[in-house]
Amino acid sequence: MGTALLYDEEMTKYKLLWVDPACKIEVPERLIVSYEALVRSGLSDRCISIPAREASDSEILLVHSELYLEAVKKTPYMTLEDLKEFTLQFGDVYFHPNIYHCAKLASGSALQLVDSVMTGKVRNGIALVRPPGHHSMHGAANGFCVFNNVAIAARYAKQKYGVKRVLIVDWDIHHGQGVQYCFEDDPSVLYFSWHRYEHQNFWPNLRESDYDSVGKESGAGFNINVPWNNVGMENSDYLSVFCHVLLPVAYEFCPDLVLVCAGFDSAIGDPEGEMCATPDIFAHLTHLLMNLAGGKLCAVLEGGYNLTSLAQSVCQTVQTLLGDPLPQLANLRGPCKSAIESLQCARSAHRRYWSFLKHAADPPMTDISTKHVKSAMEEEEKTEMAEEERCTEGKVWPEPPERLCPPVCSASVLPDDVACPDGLKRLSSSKDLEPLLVSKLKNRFRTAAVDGDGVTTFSRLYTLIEKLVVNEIRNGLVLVPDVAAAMMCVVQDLTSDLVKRVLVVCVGKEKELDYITTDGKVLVVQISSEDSEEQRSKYYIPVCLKKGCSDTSGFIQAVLGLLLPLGYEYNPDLVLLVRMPGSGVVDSMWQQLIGLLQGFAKGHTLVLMQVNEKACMGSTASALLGHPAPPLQDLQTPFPEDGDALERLRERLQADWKMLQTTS
Ligand SMILES: CC(O)(O)NCCCCNCCCN
Ligand SMILES: [Zn+2]
Repeated sequence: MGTALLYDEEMTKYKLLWVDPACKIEVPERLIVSYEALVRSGLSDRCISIPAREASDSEILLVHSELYLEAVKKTPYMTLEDLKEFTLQFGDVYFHPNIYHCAKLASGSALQLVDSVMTGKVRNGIALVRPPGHHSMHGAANGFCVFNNVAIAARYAKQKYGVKRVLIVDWDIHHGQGVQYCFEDDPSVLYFSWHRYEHQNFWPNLRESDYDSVGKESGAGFNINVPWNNVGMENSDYLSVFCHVLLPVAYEFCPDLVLVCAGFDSAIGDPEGEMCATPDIFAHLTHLLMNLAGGKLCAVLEGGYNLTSLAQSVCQTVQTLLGDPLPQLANLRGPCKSAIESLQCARSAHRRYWSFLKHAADPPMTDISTKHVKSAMEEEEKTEMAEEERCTEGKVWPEPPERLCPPVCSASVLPDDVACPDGLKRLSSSKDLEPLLVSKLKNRFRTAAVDGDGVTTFSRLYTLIEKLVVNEIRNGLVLVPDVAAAMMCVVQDLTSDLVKRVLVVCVGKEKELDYITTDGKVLVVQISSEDSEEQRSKYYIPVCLKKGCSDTSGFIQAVLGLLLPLGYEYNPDLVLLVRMPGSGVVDSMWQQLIGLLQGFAKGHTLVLMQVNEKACMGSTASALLGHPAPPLQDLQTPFPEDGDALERLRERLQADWKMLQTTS
């Protein structure tokens, strides 16, 4: 299934007609450069173009009052003076004779997108719209927004398709207070927003934008605010919040639909955000949401005022929606102190509502909420981040790297008598192994594992790896007689200098994992039921699940809160996913793991499985081909020991691995 793209140039046909410094950044060019970048890059041709439409009155009334709608209806007939007058009653927004029409098209586009996804016409999609929506409220326009496009879409999805749970992720750099007000008492809509806050000193300066606004009444726990109290936040800060706050809750919430308030003013260069995250971060933020709700994801444009980073960020988002390989994110050095404080506050505020956050630490000593007056230390810290360090318009950043699709997506190396799963390309060619390597293989394993066809298997395995690292093939599945032996070979014989780092993810109880480099060329994360003895090195991290890999709750927690942050920091060139026989990992979890691991190494994942486990080749192939993983249904409360052990493991490792930090 494809990716929908909604765009109508009519929505470029309104603009600010008078002088207002607060509104001058919201210009038609925002939409034009975004769409043109998609056209120029060839991405628009790969999308399924869906026409915009006007939202009807009843659809707009899902969120807004009749009084407000009737008032806005009058604006097309207003004189310039009337428009100015009318605008004065709202904050940081402007009206125009054509903005009502455009606002209906913006909301209608979001609804068209929901229809396309919910009817299965497409898997996911993006609506390039203006005016944006997330600040507008029941009876008021605000922050360049007239109708709350995403809030209307959420209500529409529930009403028309009986969607039970909607996740709204708002990565715009402003707090979508309009969305928060809409759903704060509604447990069927989980609203997550991060936003520049600076202890309530940043627009819209609301006390209720802080982390302690967790929702009300039955909606308590279903509103998550992560305030950024400093500017200059980077990729590490964003990924940490996804791994340690949003994703655990999102997986536990198990939404039927994901809506994204896709504002790109959180990207580097934006005059509003003054952040430093690069456009390719949105490739990963999108990817990390794409295995929720069976891949049903609707992104709706909100803000984004630097025309360069906006266009790049939109392209990064669309390319991921289309399933292209992800760019590697280099040198993630962990969240900054301020981000850790915000992270810790949000986690502790929600630990009573979400079992996946149950073991979150207490809030930091330095209470960062607005009550807290800026201390001399903070003032000093702010001057530390001198003007020039801050990310302003003048900031430059590298073009996002090209994300080339390999000619072959998924290859397989299988015994001749095993049928190749649909969609996979069987690799039969293999270069002859040097005799030296053959003899090494033979005398390393006296077992039959490396008899005649065993050598063939290994030579094909090495061939496959070579094709992965030169991006001829994206990922692969290999069936071997003995996975432990095969893993040793791959890890030890990886001579290719194209592979500087290999992330080995071992699922299931270990046999002998005696081969662990300490030079950092290999990072092994082992998830099993074995009560691991003391962790052997920075590069061998055993995660113990009391009830073993069949405990999906514990497993997904370990993946989100440990494996993902580690993987991002380690930044491997190859991922080796080893399924030990008898691991008991649940199929949907296995597919989720493969899906999430695609975020590393440009998707170069090599799955090693034992021949006698060929029954799960189909689901492995499906995940390797990029099909969304099935949702993890009715997750049990994680085993307390496991949750607690994971927290302690993170605390122990965070000295070596900065991305594991969740406490200041
Ligand atoms: C959709 C959105 O979230 O990007 N709207 C942002 C509104 C910002 C209002 N304040 C502007 C002050 C100018 N420096
Ligand atoms: Zn914004």
